[in-house]
Amino acid sequence: MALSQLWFGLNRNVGAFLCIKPENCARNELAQQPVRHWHANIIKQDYRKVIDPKYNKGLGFTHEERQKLSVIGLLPCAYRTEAEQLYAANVNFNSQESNMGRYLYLRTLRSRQERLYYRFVSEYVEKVMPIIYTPTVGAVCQRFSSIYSSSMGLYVCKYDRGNMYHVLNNWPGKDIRAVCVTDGERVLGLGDLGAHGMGIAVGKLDLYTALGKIPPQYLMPVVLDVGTNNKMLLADPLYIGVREKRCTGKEYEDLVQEFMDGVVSSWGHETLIHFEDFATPNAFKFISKYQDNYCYFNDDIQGTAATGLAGFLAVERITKRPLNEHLILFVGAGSAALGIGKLVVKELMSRKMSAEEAMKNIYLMDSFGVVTKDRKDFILPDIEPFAKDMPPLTDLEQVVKELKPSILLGATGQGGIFTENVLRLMAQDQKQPAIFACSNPTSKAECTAEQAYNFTEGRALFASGSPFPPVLMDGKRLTPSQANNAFAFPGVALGAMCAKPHTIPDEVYLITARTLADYAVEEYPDSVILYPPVMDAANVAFKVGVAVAEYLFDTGLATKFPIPDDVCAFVSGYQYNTALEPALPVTWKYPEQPRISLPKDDTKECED
Ligand SMILES: O=C([O-])CC(=O)C(=O)O
Ligand SMILES: [Mg+2]
Repeated sequence: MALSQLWFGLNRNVGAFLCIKPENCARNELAQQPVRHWHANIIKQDYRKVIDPKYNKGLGFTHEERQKLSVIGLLPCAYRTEAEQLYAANVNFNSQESNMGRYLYLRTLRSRQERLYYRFVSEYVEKVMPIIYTPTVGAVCQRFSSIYSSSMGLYVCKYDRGNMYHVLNNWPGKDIRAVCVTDGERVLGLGDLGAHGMGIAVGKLDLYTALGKIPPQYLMPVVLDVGTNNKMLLADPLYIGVREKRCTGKEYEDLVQEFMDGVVSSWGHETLIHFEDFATPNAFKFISKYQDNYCYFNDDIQGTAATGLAGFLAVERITKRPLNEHLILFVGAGSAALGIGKLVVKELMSRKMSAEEAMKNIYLMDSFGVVTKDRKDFILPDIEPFAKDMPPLTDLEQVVKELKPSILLGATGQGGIFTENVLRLMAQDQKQPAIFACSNPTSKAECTAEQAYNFTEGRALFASGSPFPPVLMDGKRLTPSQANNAFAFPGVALGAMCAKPHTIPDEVYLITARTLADYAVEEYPDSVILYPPVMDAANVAFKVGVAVAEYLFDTGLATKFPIPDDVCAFVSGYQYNTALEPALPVTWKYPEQPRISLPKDDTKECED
């Protein structure tokens, strides 16, 4: 093996610092081939620990550790403290010229020093989250084939049918407790990206660890590669996925079923299976098929629902007007809008309202106009209960003029659809119009923060799926909130992974929404923010995790026994510690055993 291959894993920025003293080589033949012998020795012994990103500390190895690991010389003599390593990572991150460059730098860091990577992400969450997650991850997914360099996750393709168990178990992690799977059919608001969906599965699980502090070795990102209908990808000579149109119908559903069963038989029924960015009809179909039979979670419907409802609870608090008295207009009738709409109904029903009363003020609008009772065909059965008895209205401005919504939520994937006129109309009728521009990434947002504030005289309560910077207006700094399911899924996953339920009921998402809304009230009592700032997202995840775990233990849904006395301490004990640990940690010691003096042996000769 070439020497370069060896130190490459240690720290790709360094060269070799090898000095073999002849006296270290006991025998002549070793002296003739010192380098080869030394390597073989290292690989057999501790070297694997050093090149494994889980253990690698780069320049953070102390001299003593380097001696134990036999890597003296493979690193320059400098030792860096944790703070210095973080500083170095920050310098490298900042020196990249583009967000894509920053993303690629961080991937390299992760593949080299996992703990340092998560430490860096946690420490600089505000600037790093938009890179490893929305919005930059959207650009990453679009270009995934051309930037592909290593697997990052597991690719299960339609030709793996019949061999699912085998393929799943090729994943190097043996104790998998959560899987984030996508078929890439609707990645963010970017449409069908086929196997490029791996980028979003990886991004979501990165936040499991960065925000939920869930140990990364329990996590597995998966793409179910069933082909793509994206003509550009099909024609791209570098496309990494199955170069065929998507398979559908029975063939598709049987593959998904085999995947579900493969996960359960590999890692148990309590393995959390997180579905991400499936097309809306499939997403709803799989919820009804799997929610009551698997530890199943759909982020775009259920995670987004919890986030959306939390925002509405904040609007209720800030405007001092009960939620059922708000008129809510959802523009877009896909996973996000329907998920939130249905959870709002659940929340209102928990306040002793009938389903009909709860739905009275919730309107859905899609590309055909407001959903009304005279529609012949509902693309999804979940839409029908929201249909209203009213004449058809197709133009958004007209709809806002007529209905006078106090909460306007866009989940359309159509950037800029909340025009100046729409926003001005909202401000005309409402003192504090609530505007949610939920589509991702930034280019798909229904309006920008600047537009929302400018066209409402700064009165809008604004939140968006992708982050926007604060806006200065008349000397006032207006800070938009981020309405992203990143405030929900890391906590839901943490709670579920701790309590190990076999199913996750809808109540969990109500609890998540209330916990998230309460967090903002507790921490920012006098503020008009709809969501806490992103720098609090890890604290939110912990609170949500504890609340979810408590609910699962209290209702007997948890399979984790014994039930912990202190759920908060239990959840905290489950979490990942990003502090750099010793390479060869001494976790316990044996006490010195009492010594018994040896019996005297005077015999000098053998007796016959
Ligand atoms: O990934 C995000 O930022 C939020 C989300 O689930 C989506 O837009 O599909
Ligand atoms: Mg999504």
